[in-house]
Amino acid sequence: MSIRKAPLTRKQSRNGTSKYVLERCASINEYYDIAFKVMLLGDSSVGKTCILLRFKDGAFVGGNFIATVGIDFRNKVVDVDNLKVKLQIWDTAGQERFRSVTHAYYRDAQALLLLYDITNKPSFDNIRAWLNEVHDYAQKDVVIMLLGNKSDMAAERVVKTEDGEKLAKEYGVPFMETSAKTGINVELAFLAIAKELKHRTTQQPNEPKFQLLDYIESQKHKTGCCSLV
Ligand SMILES: Nc1nc2c(ncn2[C@@H]2O[C@H](COP(=O)(O)OP(=O)(O)OP(=O)(O)O)[C@@H](O)[C@H]2O)c(=O)[nH]1
Ligand SMILES: [Mg+2]
Repeated sequence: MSIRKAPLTRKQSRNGTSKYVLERCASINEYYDIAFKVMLLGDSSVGKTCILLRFKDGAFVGGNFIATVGIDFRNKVVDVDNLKVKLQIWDTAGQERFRSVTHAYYRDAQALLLLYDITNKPSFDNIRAWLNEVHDYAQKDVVIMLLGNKSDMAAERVVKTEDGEKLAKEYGVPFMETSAKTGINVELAFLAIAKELKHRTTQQPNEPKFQLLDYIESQKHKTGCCSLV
């Protein structure tokens, strides 16, 4: 399926300032007004592919672990304030040997979801190294969100929620615990990213700034699996 590119174009207005113009783009069966690239990052087996498939298809594709090779992507269109926002979500391989492949994609991403596994301490400890990579390869204004995945595995938990919160606060990024298995907070994470990116792009000078952290705090206790509207 081919999708027309460049849905958002910058046009020069009469007073010399540039403004974004939204153009409705169409493919055979997918309409969107505006598109963004989002990347999933984190150690191998933290659940990046499962989170993406949960968001895209609303199902948990568990069972045998099949590590991602290189990079893959899925598209999903979500509604944000009456606009159709297409998220092109890049699912990267967490294995070290694919690192040079994925570095090439950082520059194009407008948002990064950085995952660790709450049952795997090294995956949490490596978050600082991932943030260093982000610093080296991603755009300076990239939106970052930290996700502690596999929150359904309470009995095997080795990373406390407070530790995730503390790390996120240190880096000034939003944080949530998610589960690809139950779906908790998965839709919220992607929707919050879509809202932030949409507001950044279309915000008028006199419009109040969208508060991503406040939005997440207000929503995360309300929503369960796939219930966000
Ligand atoms: N219980 C539970 N298991 C999960 C969850 N997310 C993923 N898993 C399991 O964890 C394993 C790894 O999941 P993947 O999504 O393939 O991991 P990944 O981060 O994509 O790994 P790479 O592709 O190697 O980077 C699989 O066996 C999944 O079934 C979750 O939220 N809860
Ligand atoms: Mg994967």
